[in-house]
Amino acid sequence: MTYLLTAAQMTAIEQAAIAQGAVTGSALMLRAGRAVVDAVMAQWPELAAAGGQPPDPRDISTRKMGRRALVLCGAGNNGGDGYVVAQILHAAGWHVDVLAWAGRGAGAGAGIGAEAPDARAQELLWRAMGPVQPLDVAALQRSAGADLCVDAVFGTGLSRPVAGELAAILACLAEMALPRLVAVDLPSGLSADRGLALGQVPRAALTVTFDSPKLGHYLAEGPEYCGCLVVADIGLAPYRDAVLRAGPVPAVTLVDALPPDLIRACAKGQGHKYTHGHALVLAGGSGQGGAARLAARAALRVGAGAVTIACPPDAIAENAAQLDAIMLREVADAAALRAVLQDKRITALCLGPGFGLDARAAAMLGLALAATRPGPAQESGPESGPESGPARLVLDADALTLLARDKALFAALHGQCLLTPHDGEFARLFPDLAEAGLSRVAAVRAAAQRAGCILLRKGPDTVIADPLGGCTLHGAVYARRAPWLATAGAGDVLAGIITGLLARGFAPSQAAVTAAWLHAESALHFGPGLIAEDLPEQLPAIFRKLGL
Ligand SMILES: NC(=O)C1=CN([C@@H]2O[C@H](COP(=O)(O)OP(=O)(O)OC[C@H]3O[C@@H](n4cnc5c(N)ncnc54)[C@H](O)[C@@H]3O)[C@@H](O)[C@H]2O)[C@@H](O)CC1
Ligand SMILES: [K+]
Repeated sequence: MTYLLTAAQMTAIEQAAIAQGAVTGSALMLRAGRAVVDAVMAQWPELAAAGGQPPDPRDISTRKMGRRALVLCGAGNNGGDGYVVAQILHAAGWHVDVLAWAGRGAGAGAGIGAEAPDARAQELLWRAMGPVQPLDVAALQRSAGADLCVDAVFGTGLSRPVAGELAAILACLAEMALPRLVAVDLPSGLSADRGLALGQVPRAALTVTFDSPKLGHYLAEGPEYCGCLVVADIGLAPYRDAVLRAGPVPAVTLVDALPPDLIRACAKGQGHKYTHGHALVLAGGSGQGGAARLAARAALRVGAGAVTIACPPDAIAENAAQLDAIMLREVADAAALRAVLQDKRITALCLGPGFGLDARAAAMLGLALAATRPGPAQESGPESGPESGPARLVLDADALTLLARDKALFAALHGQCLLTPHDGEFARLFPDLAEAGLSRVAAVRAAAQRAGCILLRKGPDTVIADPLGGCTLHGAVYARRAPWLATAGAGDVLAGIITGLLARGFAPSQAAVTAAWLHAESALHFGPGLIAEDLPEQLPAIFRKLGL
């Protein structure tokens, strides 16, 4: 399992290892610096051929002989990692220029840049090999042309927006657009917890982080600035789980691969069609049926035993002309829906795609919420499977707008529901949380708690949270970058996949995680030119690839 850590969690893990006498901060810094150099050489093997004897960095005549590195060090431990990198490259025969931000000691004349003790120790070791020049815009501009630039100005310790001369330095570095810029831990200026640029952030070609990725590598703008992301093991794994278990909220996990238990759950056992659940997708009026049909097709492809579209009388002809395996039923209003839901074989509902926003739609949403509310004896909670409880309810698109408009409808949400807002819908539903300056993770957690059900906030950084704080992130970024997913109807397909999995008996959190992964996987499998109709059609091949 991959965790996405906050800066505080990372520090706590490091402190736990140090407190147990397993390692020193200095040793961790050496491992971190070594990991950066190893990742650089793996990324750009041509640089590994530099070799040769360590040159005298004070001797300008040696500069043209080998590879040149420019190392930019901040005053904290991120800078300390930079000094370690400088030493290793120097020992490997590189000419290394070190520019250091002097922190509080700036202008003091002593020329000592680092404030953190371990970083300062590494700075002094470097000083036995070469000089440290003050980091300023002019020095940075003079140093253009190095084979490699190491950004070790800020890592997880960045605590506020970058201002003043440092902001100018980072802006200058960003403008230089160096082709081989490696960020130590994080591109400087990127917030570790939120993935937001706290100033102008230099875009790295490679970011090397330690132990586990941080939230900022996956959230918001983070991936844009990190380039390739390498996560280096620095020996902290044995301390990680205990620290995270002791935390006030569960750590966020990354869904980069579908976990084995969910792959197994995707397999179909023996049985007749209703053994695998019956999904009911509620559609809107004539001419509005496309979104519901996309959702229904996805629910069927993901393995629901039966899928029915329920639509008003005026949309029957349109839907009938377009459906074969998917069944069709006329449902004029809330009373008709009540009658349909007497059928206990219906195990999941999808309500929202193309549904409409009129009084009929609101009444049907109210009915669906009431009809799926578990009685006290059936209260199963969002983590459990369906057993014989009431149907699960996926609320998407228009249903979310209706919920945002009507407090009574929102108050009727319960643990059988699953909400799938995109950013705009999220802001309509939870305006205070969207504007509170919270991280995406904190906002979705708070929203799930308020709604009392699982909430999946869609995007390249899809965050799924349950009311108890459990949280997973699916990033359609890095190797799973899927820009073609930004296409009309893709969200309807996601709602349909979730509905199909719920109909099959997946617990809501499992359905959300599995669907987010299958959805992106479908886009990756199809590739360029993808439109929403293509997404469900990729599922058979993906299931085969998973060994089902
Ligand atoms: N936590 C760990 O387990 C490890 C951490 N290591 C390194 O240590 C780093 C964290 O070190 P630190 O906590 O010292 O933090 P940083 O080195 O990231 O930054 C801290 C320094 O930046 C200053 N600062 C913060 N925000 C600023 C702003 N907006 N403008 C100007 N100055 C600002 C602080 O006053 C402090 O001097 C990691 O990113 C990583 O590179 C590694 O050495 C290995 C292990
Ligand atoms: K950095």
